Amino acid sequence: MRFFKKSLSKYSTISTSRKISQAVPDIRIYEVGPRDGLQNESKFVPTPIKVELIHKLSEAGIKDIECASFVSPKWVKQMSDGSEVMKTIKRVPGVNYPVLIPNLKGYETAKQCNIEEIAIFPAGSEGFSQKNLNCSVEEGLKRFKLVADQAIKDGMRVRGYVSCVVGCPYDGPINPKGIAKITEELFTMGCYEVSLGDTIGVGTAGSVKKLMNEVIKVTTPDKIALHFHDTYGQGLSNLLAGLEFGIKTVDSSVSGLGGCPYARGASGNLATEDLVYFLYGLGVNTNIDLVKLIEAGRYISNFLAKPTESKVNRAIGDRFKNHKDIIKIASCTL
Ligand SMILES: CC(C)(COP(=O)([O-])OP(=O)([O-])OC[C@H]1O[C@@H](n2cnc3c(N)ncnc32)[C@H](O)[C@@H]1OP(=O)([O-])[O-])[C@@H](O)C(=O)NCCC(=O)NCCSC(=O)C[C@@](C)(O)CC(=O)[O-]
Repeated sequence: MRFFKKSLSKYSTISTSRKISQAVPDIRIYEVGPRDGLQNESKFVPTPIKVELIHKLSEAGIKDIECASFVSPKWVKQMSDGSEVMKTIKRVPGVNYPVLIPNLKGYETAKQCNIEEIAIFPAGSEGFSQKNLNCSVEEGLKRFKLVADQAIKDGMRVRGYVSCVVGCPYDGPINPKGIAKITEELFTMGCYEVSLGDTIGVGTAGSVKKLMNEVIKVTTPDKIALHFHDTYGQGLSNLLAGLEFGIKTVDSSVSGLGGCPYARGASGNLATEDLVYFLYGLGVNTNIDLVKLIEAGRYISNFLAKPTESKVNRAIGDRFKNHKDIIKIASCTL
């Protein structure tokens, strides 16, 4: 209880559901469902479904939606319609629609699609770099520097990812010092933020603390985002460990979709519905409408004909039609 009160005062300036409608969110949620969420799906999701999912996410109030990747279609066929997706979506002012870019070829294609932000994604381990990018970590960093240089010259924002920050399906446990070094290199390239990805979801609050202790030697916590896959059910406790360091941005995927075709054991991301409920419970503002978010999760899960991975989505069911009523449960005021 003491910890909970400390958390509230530390992460948020608000503490009641009445105040939650205020404008500025305390934690920025970076939604990866349309990209990380769908890239591992074996059944091809048609472009109009991807576009509708993106629209539903922005209607729910999400301001950062990673929409597509411009990787080789030979490697990830699911993402082969990135150009169509980006050319079709109706952009809402104030919403950021970044895309994932592996090399200059992908960048040149993306550039034709009215892109303002890209994400580059070196691996934190040699084994995963070879499997995911077909090159060493060092070679990957050189390629991504070329992409970042060009994008910055073109006036774009560049976000960096480091994947397998805790464990790698090929190399095992990962030394946090190496992750801090790659993070530093990404900032040197001009990234405005670096997202640390626990790609296979093996992290725990303990390993996240060790990682953060190294990473904050090279940057400040407000420039770090955390990206948890929830394979072992540790996503929210890992996040709490990150919030203790002053993290302000969290990646998540609606309905808990997600995974990487080149990381054995990578399951879905932390579900956005669970994250939003958790944050409202802490009194942290997100400005996201949970009813609409749950609807977006159902929309894509129904299309994929699979149950949602979000526990909040399952628990809420059809019982509540009003966002404020769900917030009351999260805040224990029902
Ligand atoms: C990097 C490469 C391309 C190297 O792959 P490669 O096979 O070494 O590349 P290449 O240059 O030899 O090209 C092979 C073929 O692909 C084409 N090609 C090459 N590039 C592109 C492109 N951009 N767009 C379209 N086509 C492309 C190229 O033109 C050629 O076509 P061909 O001449 O044989 O007809 C490949 O390994 C690749 O695409 N990898 C990406 C795999 C991927 O998307 N994985 C999932 C990302 S998720 C992740 O990494 C983790 C993250 C970020 O989510 C964080 C977390 O969860 O923790």
